Amino acid sequence: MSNDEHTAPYGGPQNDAAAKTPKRIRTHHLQRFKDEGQKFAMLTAYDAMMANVFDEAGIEVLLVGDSAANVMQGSSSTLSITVDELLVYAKSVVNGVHRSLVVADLPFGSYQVSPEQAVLTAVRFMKEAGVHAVKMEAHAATAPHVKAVVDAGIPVMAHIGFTPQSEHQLGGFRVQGRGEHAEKVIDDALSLQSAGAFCVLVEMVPAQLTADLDAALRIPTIGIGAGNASTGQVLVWQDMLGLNNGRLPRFVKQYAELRRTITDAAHSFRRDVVEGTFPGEEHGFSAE
Ligand SMILES: Nc1nc(=O)c2c([nH]1)NC[C@@H]1CN(c3ccc(C(=O)N[C@@H](CCC(=O)O)C(=O)O)cc3)CN21
Ligand SMILES: CC(C)C(=O)C(=O)O
Repeated sequence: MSNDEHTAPYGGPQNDAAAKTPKRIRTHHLQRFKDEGQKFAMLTAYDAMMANVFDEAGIEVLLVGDSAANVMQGSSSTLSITVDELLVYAKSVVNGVHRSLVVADLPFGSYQVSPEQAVLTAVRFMKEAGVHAVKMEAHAATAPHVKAVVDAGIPVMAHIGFTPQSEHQLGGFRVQGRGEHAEKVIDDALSLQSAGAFCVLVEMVPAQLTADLDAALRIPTIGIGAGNASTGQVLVWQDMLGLNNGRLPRFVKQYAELRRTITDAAHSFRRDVVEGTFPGEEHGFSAE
Protein backbone atom coordinates (compact mmCIF):
# COMPACT_ATOMS: atom_id res chain seq x y z
CA MET A 1 0.00 0.00 0.00
CA SER A 2 1.20 3.50 -0.74
CA ASN A 3 1.82 5.88 2.11
CA ASP A 4 -1.18 8.08 1.41
CA GLU A 5 -3.50 5.13 2.01
CA HIS A 6 -2.63 5.43 5.70
CA THR A 7 -3.37 7.98 8.37
CA ALA A 8 -1.68 8.29 11.73
CA PRO A 9 -4.41 9.52 14.09
CA TYR A 10 -2.73 8.25 17.27
CA GLY A 11 0.33 10.44 17.18
CA GLY A 12 2.53 10.09 14.15
CA PRO A 13 4.35 7.47 12.14
CA GLN A 14 6.58 6.37 15.03
CA ASN A 15 3.47 4.69 16.42
CA ASP A 16 3.33 1.16 14.89
CA ALA A 17 -0.39 0.74 15.42
CA ALA A 18 -1.04 4.04 13.65
CA ALA A 19 1.32 3.23 10.79
CA LYS A 20 -0.78 0.12 10.09
CA THR A 21 -4.07 2.02 10.42
CA PRO A 22 -6.10 1.88 7.22
CA LYS A 23 -7.42 4.96 5.46
CA ARG A 24 -10.98 3.73 5.79
CA ILE A 25 -12.04 1.24 8.46
CA ARG A 26 -13.85 -1.77 7.04
CA THR A 27 -15.29 -4.83 8.74
CA HIS A 28 -12.21 -6.93 7.89
CA HIS A 29 -10.04 -4.46 9.82
CA LEU A 30 -12.13 -5.12 12.95
CA GLN A 31 -11.55 -8.84 12.40
CA ARG A 32 -7.82 -8.17 12.06
CA PHE A 33 -7.86 -6.19 15.33
CA LYS A 34 -9.33 -9.23 17.09
CA ASP A 35 -6.90 -11.64 15.40
CA GLU A 36 -3.95 -9.46 16.45
CA GLY A 37 -5.18 -8.83 20.00
CA GLN A 38 -5.75 -5.10 19.39
CA LYS A 39 -8.75 -3.30 20.91
CA PHE A 40 -10.87 -0.64 19.19
CA ALA A 41 -13.39 2.04 20.13
CA MET A 42 -16.96 2.81 19.07
CA LEU A 43 -18.97 5.91 19.99
CA THR A 44 -22.48 6.86 19.03
CA ALA A 45 -22.98 9.80 16.65
CA TYR A 46 -26.14 11.41 15.29
CA ASP A 47 -24.91 14.44 13.34
CA ALA A 48 -22.16 15.40 10.91
CA MET A 49 -20.07 17.65 13.16
CA MET A 50 -19.73 15.28 16.09
CA ALA A 51 -19.13 12.44 13.64
CA ASN A 52 -16.30 14.47 12.08
CA VAL A 53 -14.74 15.17 15.50
CA PHE A 54 -14.78 11.47 16.44
CA ASP A 55 -13.57 10.43 12.97
CA GLU A 56 -10.58 12.76 13.24
CA ALA A 57 -9.93 11.57 16.82
CA GLY A 58 -9.43 8.06 15.45
CA ILE A 59 -12.59 6.39 16.76
CA GLU A 60 -12.80 3.27 14.61
CA VAL A 61 -16.59 2.77 14.55
CA LEU A 62 -19.48 5.25 14.83
CA LEU A 63 -22.90 3.92 15.79
CA VAL A 64 -26.04 5.77 14.77
CA GLY A 65 -27.87 4.15 17.66
CA ASP A 66 -31.58 4.09 18.34
CA SER A 67 -30.42 5.74 21.57
CA ALA A 68 -31.13 8.81 19.40
CA ALA A 69 -34.68 8.34 20.69
CA ASN A 70 -33.33 9.15 24.17
CA VAL A 71 -30.52 11.64 23.67
CA MET A 72 -31.74 13.46 20.53
CA GLN A 73 -35.51 13.27 21.01
CA GLY A 74 -35.92 13.15 24.80
CA SER A 75 -37.87 9.90 24.83
CA SER A 76 -37.48 7.53 27.79
CA SER A 77 -37.43 4.49 25.51
CA THR A 78 -35.75 3.53 22.25
CA LEU A 79 -38.94 1.89 20.93
CA SER A 80 -40.47 5.08 19.53
CA ILE A 81 -37.92 6.09 16.91
CA THR A 82 -38.90 5.43 13.29
CA VAL A 83 -36.87 4.37 10.27
CA ASP A 84 -37.44 7.75 8.59
CA GLU A 85 -36.19 9.59 11.69
CA LEU A 86 -33.06 7.47 12.18
CA LEU A 87 -32.26 7.68 8.45
CA VAL A 88 -31.83 11.47 8.79
CA TYR A 89 -29.28 11.08 11.61
CA ALA A 90 -27.51 8.25 9.75
CA LYS A 91 -27.12 10.27 6.56
CA SER A 92 -25.74 13.19 8.56
CA VAL A 93 -23.12 10.98 10.23
CA VAL A 94 -22.04 9.49 6.91
CA ASN A 95 -21.59 13.04 5.57
CA GLY A 96 -19.25 13.82 8.50
CA VAL A 97 -16.77 10.96 8.22
CA HIS A 98 -13.74 10.09 6.10
CA ARG A 99 -12.40 7.06 7.94
CA SER A 100 -14.74 5.67 10.60
CA LEU A 101 -16.96 2.68 9.88
CA VAL A 102 -20.57 3.86 10.23
CA VAL A 103 -23.12 1.40 11.62
CA ALA A 104 -26.84 2.24 11.93
CA ASP A 105 -29.34 0.56 14.23
CA LEU A 106 -32.46 -0.88 12.67
CA PRO A 107 -35.33 0.63 14.71
CA PHE A 108 -37.82 -1.46 16.70
CA GLY A 109 -40.48 -2.98 14.45
CA SER A 110 -38.53 -2.51 11.22
CA TYR A 111 -36.88 -5.96 11.06
CA GLN A 112 -38.56 -8.33 13.52
CA VAL A 113 -41.54 -9.21 11.30
CA SER A 114 -39.66 -11.36 8.79
CA PRO A 115 -36.25 -11.83 7.17
CA GLU A 116 -37.71 -10.05 4.12
CA GLN A 117 -38.68 -7.01 6.21
CA ALA A 118 -35.18 -6.97 7.70
CA VAL A 119 -33.58 -6.94 4.24
CA LEU A 120 -35.89 -4.18 2.97
CA THR A 121 -35.14 -1.96 5.98
CA ALA A 122 -31.39 -2.62 5.90
CA VAL A 123 -31.37 -1.77 2.17
CA ARG A 124 -32.94 1.60 2.96
CA PHE A 125 -30.11 2.43 5.41
CA MET A 126 -27.47 1.40 2.85
CA LYS A 127 -29.14 3.19 -0.08
CA GLU A 128 -30.65 6.32 1.49
CA ALA A 129 -28.13 7.02 4.28
CA GLY A 130 -25.02 5.34 2.86
CA VAL A 131 -24.05 3.58 6.09
CA HIS A 132 -21.51 0.78 5.94
CA ALA A 133 -23.28 -1.78 8.15
CA VAL A 134 -26.43 -2.21 10.24
CA LYS A 135 -26.98 -3.36 13.82
CA MET A 136 -29.84 -5.63 14.82
CA GLU A 137 -30.87 -6.78 18.29
CA ALA A 138 -31.05 -10.53 17.82
CA HIS A 139 -30.90 -13.95 19.39
CA ALA A 140 -30.77 -17.57 18.22
CA ALA A 141 -34.43 -17.58 17.10
CA THR A 142 -33.97 -14.49 14.89
CA ALA A 143 -30.67 -15.60 13.35
CA PRO A 144 -32.52 -16.16 10.02
CA HIS A 145 -33.27 -12.40 9.91
CA VAL A 146 -29.56 -11.67 10.31
CA LYS A 147 -28.64 -14.27 7.70
CA ALA A 148 -31.07 -12.78 5.16
CA VAL A 149 -29.51 -9.32 5.53
CA VAL A 150 -25.97 -10.75 5.30
CA ASP A 151 -27.00 -12.74 2.22
CA ALA A 152 -28.13 -9.45 0.65
CA GLY A 153 -24.54 -8.20 0.96
CA ILE A 154 -25.01 -6.04 4.04
CA PRO A 155 -22.69 -6.43 7.07
CA VAL A 156 -24.58 -7.03 10.32
CA MET A 157 -23.50 -6.26 13.88
CA ALA A 158 -25.63 -8.44 16.19
CA HIS A 159 -26.64 -6.95 19.58
CA ILE A 160 -27.15 -9.47 22.41
CA GLY A 161 -27.35 -9.59 26.21
CA PHE A 162 -29.53 -6.69 27.37
CA THR A 163 -31.39 -5.59 24.24
CA PRO A 164 -33.22 -2.31 24.97
CA GLN A 165 -35.90 -2.85 22.29
CA SER A 166 -37.05 -5.84 24.44
CA GLU A 167 -37.04 -3.86 27.70
CA HIS A 168 -40.68 -4.71 28.45
CA GLN A 169 -40.18 -8.42 27.82
CA LEU A 170 -36.93 -8.42 29.82
CA GLY A 171 -38.65 -6.65 32.74
CA GLY A 172 -36.64 -3.42 32.63
CA PHE A 173 -32.98 -2.41 32.37
CA ARG A 174 -31.40 -5.52 33.86
CA VAL A 175 -28.13 -7.38 33.68
CA GLN A 176 -28.48 -10.49 31.47
CA GLY A 177 -26.68 -13.83 31.41
CA ARG A 178 -26.14 -14.33 35.13
CA GLY A 179 -25.68 -17.90 36.43
CA GLU A 180 -27.41 -20.53 34.33
CA HIS A 181 -28.52 -17.86 31.80
CA ALA A 182 -24.94 -17.45 30.56
CA GLU A 183 -25.36 -20.46 28.29
CA LYS A 184 -28.24 -18.84 26.38
CA VAL A 185 -26.17 -15.73 25.65
CA ILE A 186 -23.30 -17.86 24.33
CA ASP A 187 -25.74 -19.91 22.27
CA ASP A 188 -27.23 -16.68 20.81
CA ALA A 189 -23.77 -15.38 19.92
CA LEU A 190 -22.69 -18.61 18.22
CA SER A 191 -25.95 -18.74 16.21
CA LEU A 192 -25.48 -15.14 15.07
CA GLN A 193 -21.85 -15.77 14.11
CA SER A 194 -23.04 -18.75 12.05
CA ALA A 195 -25.67 -16.51 10.45
CA GLY A 196 -22.83 -14.33 9.20
CA ALA A 197 -22.67 -11.41 11.67
CA PHE A 198 -19.28 -9.64 11.43
CA CYS A 199 -19.32 -8.58 15.07
CA VAL A 200 -21.32 -9.12 18.27
CA LEU A 201 -22.23 -6.24 20.58
CA VAL A 202 -22.90 -7.45 24.11
CA GLU A 203 -24.69 -5.19 26.59
CA MET A 204 -24.91 -5.48 30.38
CA VAL A 205 -23.66 -8.99 31.11
CA PRO A 206 -21.11 -10.13 33.75
CA ALA A 207 -17.46 -9.55 32.77
CA GLN A 208 -16.65 -13.27 32.91
CA LEU A 209 -19.38 -14.04 30.38
CA THR A 210 -17.90 -11.48 27.98
CA ALA A 211 -14.47 -13.12 28.37
CA ASP A 212 -16.03 -16.53 27.61
CA LEU A 213 -17.91 -15.05 24.63
CA ASP A 214 -14.86 -13.38 23.11
CA ALA A 215 -12.94 -16.64 23.48
CA ALA A 216 -15.75 -18.77 22.00
CA LEU A 217 -16.28 -16.48 18.99
CA ARG A 218 -14.08 -16.07 15.93
CA ILE A 219 -15.56 -12.59 15.27
CA PRO A 220 -14.86 -9.46 17.38
CA THR A 221 -17.03 -8.46 20.34
CA ILE A 222 -17.94 -4.93 21.48
CA GLY A 223 -19.01 -4.41 25.07
CA ILE A 224 -21.11 -1.89 26.99
CA GLY A 225 -21.51 -2.59 30.68
CA ALA A 226 -19.90 -5.95 29.94
CA GLY A 227 -16.44 -5.73 31.49
CA ASN A 228 -13.06 -5.38 29.89
CA ALA A 229 -12.61 -8.59 27.88
CA SER A 230 -14.41 -7.61 24.67
CA THR A 231 -12.45 -6.64 21.56
CA GLY A 232 -14.04 -3.18 21.53
CA GLN A 233 -15.98 -0.84 23.82
CA VAL A 234 -18.86 1.52 23.10
CA LEU A 235 -20.48 4.42 24.95
CA VAL A 236 -23.19 6.93 24.09
CA TRP A 237 -21.35 10.21 23.45
CA GLN A 238 -23.60 12.47 25.53
CA ASP A 239 -22.96 10.18 28.52
CA MET A 240 -19.20 9.94 27.86
CA LEU A 241 -18.72 13.70 27.44
CA GLY A 242 -20.91 14.78 30.33
CA LEU A 243 -23.75 16.41 28.39
CA ASN A 244 -26.46 14.09 29.69
CA ASN A 245 -27.70 15.32 33.06
CA GLY A 246 -30.08 12.37 33.55
CA ARG A 247 -29.27 9.36 35.71
CA LEU A 248 -26.32 7.63 34.09
CA PRO A 249 -25.94 3.86 33.92
CA ARG A 250 -23.19 2.47 36.17
CA PHE A 251 -21.10 1.44 33.15
CA VAL A 252 -20.54 5.04 31.93
CA LYS A 253 -17.17 6.76 32.43
CA GLN A 254 -17.32 10.53 31.95
CA TYR A 255 -14.31 11.90 30.06
CA ALA A 256 -15.41 15.55 29.95
CA GLU A 257 -17.92 17.95 31.50
CA LEU A 258 -19.50 19.44 28.38
CA ARG A 259 -22.69 20.44 30.16
CA ARG A 260 -20.65 22.65 32.50
CA THR A 261 -18.56 24.07 29.64
CA ILE A 262 -21.62 24.88 27.54
CA THR A 263 -23.54 26.33 30.50
CA ASP A 264 -20.62 28.63 31.33
CA ALA A 265 -20.40 29.76 27.70
CA ALA A 266 -24.17 30.39 27.50
CA HIS A 267 -24.01 32.46 30.71
CA SER A 268 -21.10 34.50 29.33
CA PHE A 269 -22.88 35.14 26.01
CA ARG A 270 -26.06 36.24 27.77
CA ARG A 271 -24.14 38.51 30.15
CA ASP A 272 -22.30 40.16 27.23
CA VAL A 273 -25.60 40.74 25.40
CA VAL A 274 -27.39 42.13 28.45
CA GLU A 275 -24.43 44.39 29.32
CA GLY A 276 -24.03 45.49 25.70
CA THR A 277 -20.42 44.29 25.36
CA PHE A 278 -21.22 41.91 22.52
CA PRO A 279 -20.98 42.49 19.61
CA GLY A 280 -17.79 44.51 19.69
CA GLU A 281 -16.53 46.73 16.91
CA GLU A 282 -14.50 43.83 15.46
CA HIS A 283 -17.71 41.83 14.86
CA GLY A 284 -19.34 44.53 12.75
CA PHE A 285 -19.08 45.91 9.22
CA SER A 286 -17.92 49.35 8.12
CA ALA A 287 -20.15 51.69 6.08
CA GLU A 288 -17.72 51.91 3.13
N1 LIG B 1 -28.00 7.84 27.08
C1 LIG B 1 -28.04 6.53 26.84
N2 LIG B 1 -27.00 5.77 27.21
C2 LIG B 1 -26.99 4.42 26.98
O1 LIG B 1 -26.00 3.75 27.32
C3 LIG B 1 -28.11 3.86 26.31
C4 LIG B 1 -29.17 4.69 25.91
N3 LIG B 1 -29.11 6.02 26.20
N4 LIG B 1 -30.25 4.21 25.24
C5 LIG B 1 -30.21 2.87 24.71
C6 LIG B 1 -29.51 1.96 25.61
C7 LIG B 1 -30.24 1.70 26.93
N5 LIG B 1 -29.13 1.49 27.81
C8 LIG B 1 -29.23 1.43 29.18
C9 LIG B 1 -29.89 2.43 29.85
C10 LIG B 1 -29.99 2.41 31.23
C11 LIG B 1 -29.42 1.39 31.95
C12 LIG B 1 -29.54 1.39 33.42
O2 LIG B 1 -30.23 2.20 33.98
N6 LIG B 1 -28.85 0.51 34.12
C13 LIG B 1 -28.82 0.51 35.57
C14 LIG B 1 -29.35 -0.75 36.16
C15 LIG B 1 -28.58 -2.02 35.89
C16 LIG B 1 -28.94 -3.17 36.83
O3 LIG B 1 -28.53 -3.11 37.98
O4 LIG B 1 -29.61 -4.14 36.43
C17 LIG B 1 -27.38 0.80 36.01
O5 LIG B 1 -27.22 1.31 37.14
O6 LIG B 1 -26.46 0.59 35.25
C18 LIG B 1 -28.74 0.40 31.27
C19 LIG B 1 -28.65 0.41 29.87
C20 LIG B 1 -27.89 1.59 27.12
N7 LIG B 1 -28.21 2.49 26.05
C1 LIG C 1 -25.93 1.81 23.67
C2 LIG C 1 -25.61 1.38 22.29
C3 LIG C 1 -24.88 0.07 22.26
C4 LIG C 1 -26.83 1.33 21.43
O1 LIG C 1 -27.34 0.29 21.09
C5 LIG C 1 -27.43 2.60 21.03
O2 LIG C 1 -26.75 3.62 21.12
O3 LIG C 1 -28.59 2.60 20.60
